[in-house]
Amino acid sequence: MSHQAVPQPAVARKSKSLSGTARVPGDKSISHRSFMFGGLASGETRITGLLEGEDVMRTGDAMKAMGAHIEKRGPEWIIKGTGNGALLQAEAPLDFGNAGTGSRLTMGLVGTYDMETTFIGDASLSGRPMGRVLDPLRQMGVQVLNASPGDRMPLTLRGPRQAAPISYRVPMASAQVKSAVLLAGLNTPGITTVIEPVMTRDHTEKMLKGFGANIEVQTDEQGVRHIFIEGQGKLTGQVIAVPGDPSSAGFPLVAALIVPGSDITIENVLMNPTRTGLITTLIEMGGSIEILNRRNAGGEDVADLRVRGSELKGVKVPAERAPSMIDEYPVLAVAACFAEGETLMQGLEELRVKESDRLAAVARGLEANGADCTEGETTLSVRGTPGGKGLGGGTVKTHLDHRIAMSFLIMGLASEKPVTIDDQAMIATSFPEFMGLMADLGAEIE
Ligand SMILES: O=C(O)C1=C[C@@H](OP(=O)(O)O)[C@@H](O)[C@H](O)C1
Ligand SMILES: C=C(OP(=O)(O)O)C(=O)O
Repeated sequence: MSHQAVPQPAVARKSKSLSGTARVPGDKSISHRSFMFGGLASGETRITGLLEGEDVMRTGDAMKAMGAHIEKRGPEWIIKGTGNGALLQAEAPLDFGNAGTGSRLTMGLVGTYDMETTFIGDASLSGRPMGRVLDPLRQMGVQVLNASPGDRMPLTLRGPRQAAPISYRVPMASAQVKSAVLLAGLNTPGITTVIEPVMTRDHTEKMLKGFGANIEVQTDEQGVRHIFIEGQGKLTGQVIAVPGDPSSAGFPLVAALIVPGSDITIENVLMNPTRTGLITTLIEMGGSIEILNRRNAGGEDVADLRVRGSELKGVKVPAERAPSMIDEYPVLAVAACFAEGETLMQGLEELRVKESDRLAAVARGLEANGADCTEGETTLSVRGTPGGKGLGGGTVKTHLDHRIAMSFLIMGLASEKPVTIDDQAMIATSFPEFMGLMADLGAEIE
């Protein structure tokens, strides 16, 4: 399986002020869904701004293996989909590499087909829980064959002749679980309902509507979302411009805040409110982040962010904010190392089941680099050192986790001593341009 090569360490050093304008690659969540829904819809889908990271390319390969035509012409990806209900059985196992989103959403997409599909991935993905997606699929009539202990990959799905629609209350805040059930509903007669007590990123709902699915969202008095999707309808190819990924933007953004005197602009960042928790938190910490040129692009809010070096102060980050900044806690923890006082992050239980146990990986990385932190079961508190005196000097274990790798390289840019990561390879899963983009802004990483 993938990613068994020799580790490639990287070192980040204290850098002079960062400056310039940057564009981060396309949003990973929207890119995965563009390939999936384009590959499924009838007719042509044209995509610009797609993230060409390894995770998304695996999703593209999976869709091709199930009958979609996907090719790149100039800056555009052009897809001819199979039509809803018409995916073909893949001849070989689908290898999703490091990607939770690609694998879990595809399990939903194909689980209800009367065919067998095998899912494999790297060591990180093979350790992540898949029961959260398999449980609702089983209720719809899907058999899970040969799963590894604890409902882990490798595993094979065998769909029923005809799936049964269900009403499913998502037990944890997870857009992947919500999406998997909705996608399973696309190939199921009748109405499949997903009840979402805590709102998570809504790209699946928005994009499926754009592709012509009969999908409706009602929010009740308690704020609980009820999402209804009618199966076996027609989906039609779309033109999609993928906005910049706010999760990737988090890295240069935090770098500019903690490296004194910096002044950078990050253009065309997705500002969907289910994704902007990091920006909210950093502004509360006193970060100078100007949100400029807010506009609507293809149904999503985007903006340019001007970010300047700032004196940060610690804050309490409420648990309710976790879904809107779930992938950004590692880099927020790094920002907190340079803030005056304590930053307390709460409601972090989902961090334990990402590419690594991110709560533990962050805490160990901070400790290795002289930062003062406390890891709780679902919390992390960090007591900062403005100026970064005494920070750095350690090597961070990245555990096949791209966000751990990038976050600690950012830490090195403002620490007294260099910060080393044991392997940079995983950065290519979500942000292949990271090293070049950071170097162009003046960051010293090698
Ligand atoms: O639906 C998506 O595109 C994603 C959902 C989140 O995962 P969970 O659903 O596990 O919270 C997030 O961490 C992941 O990077 C992308
Ligand atoms: C959690 C992440 O991705 P995934 O679940 O798709 O592997 C991430 O990108 O931080």
